[in-house]
Amino acid sequence: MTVLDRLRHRLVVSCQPLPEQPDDPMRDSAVQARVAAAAVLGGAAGIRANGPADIAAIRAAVEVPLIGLFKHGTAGCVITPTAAHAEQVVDAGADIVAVDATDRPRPDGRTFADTARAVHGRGALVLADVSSLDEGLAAVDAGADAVATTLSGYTAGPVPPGPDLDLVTRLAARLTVPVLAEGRYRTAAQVAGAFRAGAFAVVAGNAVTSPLWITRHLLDGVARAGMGPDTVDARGAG
Ligand SMILES: CC(=O)N[C@H](C=O)[C@@H](O)[C@H](O)[C@H](O)COP(=O)(O)O
Repeated sequence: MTVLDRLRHRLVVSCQPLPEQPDDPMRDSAVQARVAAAAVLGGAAGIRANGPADIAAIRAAVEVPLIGLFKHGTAGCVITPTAAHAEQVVDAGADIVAVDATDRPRPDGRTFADTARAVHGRGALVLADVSSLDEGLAAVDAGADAVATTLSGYTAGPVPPGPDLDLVTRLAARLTVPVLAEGRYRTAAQVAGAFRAGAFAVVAGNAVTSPLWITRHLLDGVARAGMGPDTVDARGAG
């Protein structure tokens, strides 16, 4: 069975500390390796991880297919923006390299196709992270082995609360390569919805792997329900 076949109709768990939280205590490769091992025990068929150190630690801890990326910078084309970043991801042990395939400029002025060639040259596969149908179609022409909806909602304007199931549907209708649903999958209903929309696999991140994000999300929901600490105090409850 190929690496991609092993992900068919399965859940991939993205093990990454929160990028906007430099002091996230989960920012530790040994911790991420444990989180990945727990996710695999829970049924994840693959792991997605950022940076050579985390990728190497996770590679040593689990045997499932590993999607690696290398985030560089904080704005624009961040996910594995150059061939040099991609080569480090493969060398750290990733089977598949996730690469930004939006049309935003890359720090070295080269193209997605250049990175795809470098990844294939090292014997790994390329997952194109896109935000639109057109980017997905262009990425496949440029050599992508699979396409993920990872960047939908992150290239302009406010980030929407839920996943982009419509983009999954449109990509799956047009592409013959696997389409991975990724980005803000938080519930079983959303994951099931992505499979129904034609997803080959679904990637879930913070809702599984980040106690910091899960705690904030839970408390935001309590506040939205009008029962945050201030409201409860004002009611004189408890
Ligand atoms: C936009 C971007 O840079 N996404 C990144 C891609 O690798 C990660 O920061 C996310 O954790 C991952 O996509 C899954 O995240 P969630 O399931 O929590 O949305």
